[in-house]
Amino acid sequence: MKVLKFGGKSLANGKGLDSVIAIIEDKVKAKEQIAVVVSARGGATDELEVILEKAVNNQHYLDDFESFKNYQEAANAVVDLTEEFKTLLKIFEGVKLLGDYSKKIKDEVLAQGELISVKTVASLLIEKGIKANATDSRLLIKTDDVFGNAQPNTKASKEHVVNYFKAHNGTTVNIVTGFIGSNNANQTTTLGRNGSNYTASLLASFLNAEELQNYTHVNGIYTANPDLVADAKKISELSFTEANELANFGTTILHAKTIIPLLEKNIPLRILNTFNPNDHGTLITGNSTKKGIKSLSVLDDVALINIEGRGLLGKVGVDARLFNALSINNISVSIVSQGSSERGIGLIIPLEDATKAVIALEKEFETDFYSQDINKISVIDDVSVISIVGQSLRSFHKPFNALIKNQIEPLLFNNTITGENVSLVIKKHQLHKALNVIHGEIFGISKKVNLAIFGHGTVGGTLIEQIIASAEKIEKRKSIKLNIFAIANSKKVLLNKDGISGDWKSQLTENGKAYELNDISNYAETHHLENLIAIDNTSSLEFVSNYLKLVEQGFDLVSSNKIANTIDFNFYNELRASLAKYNKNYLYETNVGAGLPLIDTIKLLHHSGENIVRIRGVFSGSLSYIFNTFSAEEVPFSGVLQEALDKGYTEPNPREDLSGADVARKLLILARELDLHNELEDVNVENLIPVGLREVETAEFLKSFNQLNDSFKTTKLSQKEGHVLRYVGDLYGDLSDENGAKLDVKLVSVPKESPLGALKGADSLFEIYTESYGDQPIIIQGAGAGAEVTARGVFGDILRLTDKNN
Ligand SMILES: NC(=O)C1=CN([C@@H]2O[C@H](COP(=O)(O)OP(=O)(O)OC[C@H]3O[C@@H](n4cnc5c(N)ncnc54)[C@H](OP(=O)(O)O)[C@@H]3O)[C@@H](O)[C@H]2O)C=CC1
Ligand SMILES: N[C@@H](CC=O)C(=O)O
Repeated sequence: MKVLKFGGKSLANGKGLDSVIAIIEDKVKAKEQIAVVVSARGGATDELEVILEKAVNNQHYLDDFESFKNYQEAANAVVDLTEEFKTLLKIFEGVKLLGDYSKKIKDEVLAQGELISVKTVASLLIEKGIKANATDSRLLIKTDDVFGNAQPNTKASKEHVVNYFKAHNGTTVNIVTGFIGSNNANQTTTLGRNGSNYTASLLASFLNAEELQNYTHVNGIYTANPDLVADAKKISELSFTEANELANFGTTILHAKTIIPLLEKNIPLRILNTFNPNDHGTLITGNSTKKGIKSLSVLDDVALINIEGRGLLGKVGVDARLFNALSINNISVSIVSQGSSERGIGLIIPLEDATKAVIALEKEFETDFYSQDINKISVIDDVSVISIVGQSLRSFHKPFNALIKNQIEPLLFNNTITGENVSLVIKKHQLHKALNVIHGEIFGISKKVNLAIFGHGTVGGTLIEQIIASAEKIEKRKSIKLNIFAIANSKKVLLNKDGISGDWKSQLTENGKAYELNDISNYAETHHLENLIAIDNTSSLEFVSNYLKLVEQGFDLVSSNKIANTIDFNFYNELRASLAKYNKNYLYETNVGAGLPLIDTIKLLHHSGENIVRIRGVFSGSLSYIFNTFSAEEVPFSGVLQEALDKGYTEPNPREDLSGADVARKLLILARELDLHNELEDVNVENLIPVGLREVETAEFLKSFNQLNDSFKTTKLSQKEGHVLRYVGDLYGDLSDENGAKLDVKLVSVPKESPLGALKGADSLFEIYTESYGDQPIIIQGAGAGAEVTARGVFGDILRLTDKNN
């Protein structure tokens, strides 16, 4: 025999109830032997509680009662529920008159919900030609006298159940009320919340069922609540021990007491979905799974009680008094944490008991307040507990670090030695985000990194395409899901928490909205987006003023924009201090040499103590292209400049390249990497733009390239034979003195065969001279400009950050 149990949501009018009837019908047709346990239908139990409260408070309850009655009657026109409704009305009237009710009365009221349910289901089955028998479990489950939370007398109950099923089970399906029983005086009792599951498990045990199938409204047990964690995965098999851990920590479809009768008889429990009956659900058996499971469960509706005192250290019996005071008041403690200094004890208790607990503890420790051994008993009531079941401390650093990186600071944490269960107490408003952060870390499969991309021009646009094209591969290879949730230019932002992909340009045109920076962080906050990275692909000074705010709001930064590293040194330091304060990173490898690994190399050499004495080279990809082409071919300078612009090598405004400003910035960035305190004004720059074109509007400059032709032709022709023009940056001088660096940017004529002279295309070349390497510099050479290589470099920084976040 199999025992089937259906919960209230499954039994709701319409699709739910229809599915339940169809499931039972299928089993009967397949000649399966079954017994069915049902809860009260829909929200019946809660509704009856509300009506009871209204009655006791002398409030009008008849409308509520009428709507309860209409709902319960709507499922089946044939069934006669007069007796149950009559009982209810009689009790409510009495309660209203008395202005009071006992737990015994409440049990009688709630029991009617279950009785209505069995009658309805049995009648619907009979209508379908199935022999069904509405069974009142008060005749079967005998309990003690604790109304509201009665304990079954298993011996007597077993006897009743076995005898009853012998008498009534042939070809009839017994539809049994869950949740209710009766005491020796045959008065109605209830088995506490989750009691229907308990009834089903007792029945399965007494009848030696081959399986208990618990039908819910979800496909089984998940690695986390799928309503909160979109990437949660269904667990197909669990052991009873693992299920027990989950049940203790708020997985509401399981309850520890449900599992014990099954465990004793080794009866498998299968969690199934009424609305998707073909899914195999989660099977819970006595066999322990090889890998061990991991799951996140949440305790909500809890409060953190914190007791602090200087005089607690070494004092004997404080904890005993504390627990005694709580126990007298029937307050259960789920988590306890006490540091070795014994100066504070943190306890997690049910939220509803918080005030009672504080009063009880203040009373217990009254004299300790006077002696100042205790100075504070406080309660934080907006907390949640996340338990990572199956998490050993060996690898706990990963989820913990990820929480801190996401600015979620647990208030308390503790673990169990045997259960591999780590629990964290966090602020309630951070619960959703915290679950996603931890889930991504411990399951690896889908650690989500949320990207906000500012600037979608030559570099930014290419980056977006690159990310969209490789996201799937990266997820497979690195278990990292890159989710672009914002794309912005200076005027509009396109937001999508589930990830922008495909035709982002037209989406931006159609759905982009005017924005302020806070709109983006608010959006991330509202949608609990974790692992935030802001990517600056603008060339804007104005945008750089957002960096500090972004860091404060929890974003790591990646930037191709050089401005932040080249405005005044105070800002440079302030930004780094803020990054350290908020535990954030800022990567900008593309600031010098586009996609070339230059900044990383220089940092590594410098931090390892290698003395860098000079850095020299062609720092600008666009000027490299311009002078390589101009020196090698008989072409006008204006034509080559236009080509560099069209190929995306130049700055958005090419005057930045020709004026030497861009190379000057790169030199300054490298100088600052070497801890030199230089400013942009310290760079001696040879400006290649004729004076007359330096101040004109950009649009006019872009039309005036011809005016550059004559002077560059003269310079080219005035060189020595076999020489070519190169625009070089040079960082030299006494680099051990933080103010001693010399920074030059100038046009030079070099032999064609020299390393600088031999450069091709838009290649940059950096010669790094160090003490150990002597006269032979380390050379880094390669494409130093262009949308593809730069975007790829920015992409590299994003991936580096995702590694750093591990
Ligand atoms: N090209 C290359 O080889 C390399 C470039 N870089 C750097 O890459 C950066 C981008 O260059 P590139 O792609 O050519 O520039 P583009 O001019 O093509 O694109 C700039 C983008 O930034 C947006 N933008 C400007 N101001 C803001 C703002 N305040 N807030 C949000 N968005 C803004 C622009 O939008 P809107 O239309 O609204 O102004 C545009 O979408 C530059 O800093 C450059 O120095 C670095 C290394 C190499
Ligand atoms: N315009 C720049 C682009 C990269 O920084 C250059 O040419 O190097």
